[in-house]
Amino acid sequence: MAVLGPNRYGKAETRVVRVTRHGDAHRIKDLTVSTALSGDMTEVHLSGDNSAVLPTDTQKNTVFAFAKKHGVGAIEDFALLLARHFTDARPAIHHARVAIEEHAWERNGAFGHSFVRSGREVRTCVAHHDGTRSWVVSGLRDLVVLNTTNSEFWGFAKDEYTTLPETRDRVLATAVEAAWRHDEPPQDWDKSYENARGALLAAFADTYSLSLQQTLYAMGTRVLAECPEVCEVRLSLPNKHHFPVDLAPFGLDNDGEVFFAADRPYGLIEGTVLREDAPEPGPAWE
Ligand SMILES: O=c1[nH]c(=O)c2[nH]c(=O)[nH]c2[nH]1
Repeated sequence: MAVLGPNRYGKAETRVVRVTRHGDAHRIKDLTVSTALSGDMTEVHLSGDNSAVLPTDTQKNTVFAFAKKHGVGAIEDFALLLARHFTDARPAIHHARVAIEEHAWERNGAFGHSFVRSGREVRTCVAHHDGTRSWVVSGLRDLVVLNTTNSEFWGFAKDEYTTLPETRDRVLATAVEAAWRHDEPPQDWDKSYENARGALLAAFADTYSLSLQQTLYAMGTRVLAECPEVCEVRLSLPNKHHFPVDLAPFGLDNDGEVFFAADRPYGLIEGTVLREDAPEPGPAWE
């Protein structure tokens, strides 16, 4: 006999842009919001009784209505507002998960109404609420960084398939995907975000790297050192290989100046750095 296992449902990737007008000086918040609700959903799966189902269309509408009614500040605050609304409004909903990605825009010149999509990373968050407690993970993706030196990779294990030459000087590049969990919600999510981002960037730049794994640990450790409210950092770092091009056929010395930037395959280095006494994560990472 089959039984229904864990399930959730919601509207994925609602794209919402909220404009705030202060005279001629406008501001924009550009978000992708995904909601997922769970609770007493057995009957909808087993008998088709939809009475407990708040439609995904309604969830999408709520995102737009809340953007208008409450405005959009830090994405974590907006995610928590929505998660609490869905769990508080309907007894059949026991748990809400709201994930938000924020796409950055910059002013286009001195115009108050004109914007240019920024080359900055995407800021992310996931908020959970179960009717009583909340969990928030903040993060980012596509923070692309590159060091032209201070990176070596040698002394690695070798077998009959190893062809990689050891190197004492290489380009190290990655597109950082990071997420960090707070044991205490910060007073100011935006400030906490900038601190964590700054720590990731500083550690990438000033770590003399013997491997991307070592850099990953240094980056995670730096976030914990700079952000007391953070207890766990998860990092996913694609090794964006830059291979020196052999210019000898053209009678030229490369001298560490010309690289082939391969896009795939890429090494993928992933890891978690956490405080020894980090509390249990609950559903934070789900
Ligand atoms: O920093 C690195 N870590 C690895 O595990 C690895 N493997 C590889 O081929 N190049 C690298 N670089």
